[in-house]
Amino acid sequence: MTHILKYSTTNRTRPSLFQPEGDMLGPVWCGVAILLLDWTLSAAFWAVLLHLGCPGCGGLAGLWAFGALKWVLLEVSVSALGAGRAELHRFVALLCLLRPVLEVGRTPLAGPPGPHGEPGADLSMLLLGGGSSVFACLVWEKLSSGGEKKQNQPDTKRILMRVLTYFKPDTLHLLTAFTFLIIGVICDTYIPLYQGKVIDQLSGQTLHASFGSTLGLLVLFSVGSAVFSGMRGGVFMCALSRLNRRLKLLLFQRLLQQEVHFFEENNPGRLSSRLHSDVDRMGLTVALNANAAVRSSVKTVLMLRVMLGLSWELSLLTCVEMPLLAFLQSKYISLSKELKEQTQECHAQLKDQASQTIGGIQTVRSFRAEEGELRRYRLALDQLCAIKRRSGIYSALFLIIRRIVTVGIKILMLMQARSLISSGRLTTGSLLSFLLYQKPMSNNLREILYCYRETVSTVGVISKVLGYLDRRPRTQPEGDLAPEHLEGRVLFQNVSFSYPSAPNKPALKDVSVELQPGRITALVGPSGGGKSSCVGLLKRLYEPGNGRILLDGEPLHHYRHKYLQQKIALVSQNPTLFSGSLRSNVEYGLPDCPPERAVDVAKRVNAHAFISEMEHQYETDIGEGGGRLSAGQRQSVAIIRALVRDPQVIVLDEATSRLDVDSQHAVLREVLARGRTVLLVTHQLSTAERAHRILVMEDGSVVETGTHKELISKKGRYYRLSRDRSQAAEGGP
Ligand SMILES: Nc1ncnc2c1ncn2[C@@H]1O[C@H](COP(=O)(O)OP(=O)(O)OP(=O)(O)O)[C@@H](O)[C@H]1O
Repeated sequence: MTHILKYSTTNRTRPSLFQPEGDMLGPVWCGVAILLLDWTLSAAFWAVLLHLGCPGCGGLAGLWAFGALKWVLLEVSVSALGAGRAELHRFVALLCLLRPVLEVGRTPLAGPPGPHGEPGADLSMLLLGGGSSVFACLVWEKLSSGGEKKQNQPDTKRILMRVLTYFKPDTLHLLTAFTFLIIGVICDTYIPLYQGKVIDQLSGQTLHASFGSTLGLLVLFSVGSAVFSGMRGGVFMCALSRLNRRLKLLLFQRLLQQEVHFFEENNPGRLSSRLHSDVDRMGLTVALNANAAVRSSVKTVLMLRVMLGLSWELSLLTCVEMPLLAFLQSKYISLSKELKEQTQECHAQLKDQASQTIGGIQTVRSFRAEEGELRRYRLALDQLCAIKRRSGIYSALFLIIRRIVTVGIKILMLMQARSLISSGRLTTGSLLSFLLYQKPMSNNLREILYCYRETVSTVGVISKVLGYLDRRPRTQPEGDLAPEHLEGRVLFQNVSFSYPSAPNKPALKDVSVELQPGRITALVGPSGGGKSSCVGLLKRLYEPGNGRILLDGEPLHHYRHKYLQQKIALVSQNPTLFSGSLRSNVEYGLPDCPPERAVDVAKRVNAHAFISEMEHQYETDIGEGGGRLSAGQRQSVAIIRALVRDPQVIVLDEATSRLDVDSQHAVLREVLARGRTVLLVTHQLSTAERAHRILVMEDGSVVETGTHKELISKKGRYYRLSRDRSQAAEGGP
């Protein structure tokens, strides 16, 4: 434990490369001192060679020997300065070994050095070696400190690997795409090289004999690059669209399985956005970034190989430019990342607001709230514009600085190229090839960095989508009871319940109620008394906290889910209807319903008359949400829809409130037929009067039970309710 604490403390207080530490010299000043010492040693080495009259430094062996000697001397100096820091040791190693390692890599590619190629006193190499070492060191230290931070972040690697598993069915597509990608990249890499060769041959710097074959190869690589890149794109897109289809289907299926509370907690607009934009983004980011990262990495390695062969000095300058640009890019990306998240949030807000306003247009209009809604929408749009403006400014600044760096390095390169051409170590064609490689090379590195950042920034979105995919509905698993005969006796046994969003506020307290077949039981009482909560539990939209609900003596969760849906029907005051024909709404979810059944039920509940008067009768399009029907007609359609399923228990939650009296009678007659159990939830005591038994609910408990007559004569809560209602109807106090 103690050593763990010690370790973490050491890690936390680990100073940066630029931070002075205690009484030691600051590491930056140590670095500068080491650099100066390195140059002094190199100058001394060349001076000795000059003094001894040696033509070179002894080839690779001499270079390695000098590097090793310098390493020892610099290490001794670092210790003498009292700066025994790991970063400085890495810097010293890089400074001493960079040149010999580069020479080892360069010699097999470019052949043994000519009279001018002997590694020796080269001022540009000295400056470049020092510069590259400093840059490499800074990049490395930056990356490694970034790596430490990432350990605390959500498991990015695991999440990305999980997304890749969804690609499994498309393995063949992906293998094909990656094969095309690699062939395309190889062809792409050799185009600039052969362009340079053609130019050299045209300008007479190399032999004309092979001009035909060089041109042929150039054409072959160009065509190959176009063909394979195109095919790679096509196959990737195909795999991506298959992945999107699979993921969306899976997510939609999971969402449909969730319990009602989940939809109360999660805004429908956000869920729809997860289903569409987030799944699209998830697939696109992972697939396209994997594609781009592989393409750029392969390209970088191949290009670096060719560029080193053309000129290692120019390659080194390119290597200085790239980390600098990468650093700028990474700064720009981290600045714009926050803005991007804010933009997404704004877009989601705008979408939500528009859909809520349009969806609730009747409420908006009835409260004359159009102006207010417009103002809210304008404010959200203004916020979005401000974010976009800031993002534009960052982008402009980044482009300007990047251009200045690129131009500066280009000038340095041209100066170096001039000296190489004049010394005969580089041809004009090779220079052209090199320049043609240089831009894509930095683009590649930028792309790799961008892909990495983009993928990491999408991890949040991906983990949310995966969270929904993994979410198990919080309901009891369904049972397997599905008896052919169901009596329909319902028993609430000491049921207590609180909504998940308000766990400390009981909606039902120890409710015990029996609903008998062939009888109507009415639930009445003031608003918030707990009537709808009883209905929700009976329909298994929620699970009781305590107690049980039995159907024919068996707990509800012992029955099959589909069986219960069919046997217990609920019709509410404002039923949900879908756009489409009246028949499709009535037969919703019943693919094998005989057409005459709807007509039959409609006749019995007094609805056939109004349906027959419609232009297309049962095939009439009732519009979005049944908008082309009156409120009473919508209730009739919902009652027919419930009855065609022939349920044994039927719950009418203010379901006949908009029907005329004759229709209400017809509905009650019909629902009671075949000995059905009927639960009537109503505020209209005139409707409750017809029930065989009335339960008065208040504050989550049943406070009175009896028939209308019994309750009136009791002069209790029901009596007061009934008196208040009649006084209100008469306009009394
Ligand atoms: N989705 C919900 N989340 C949290 N609490 C709820 C929810 N629905 C209802 N409640 C609370 O539960 C209690 C009982 O509400 P319930 O809807 O069952 O009453 P009700 O008798 O049906 O009322 P009404 O006659 O107005 O429909 C109330 O205090 C209510 O605020």
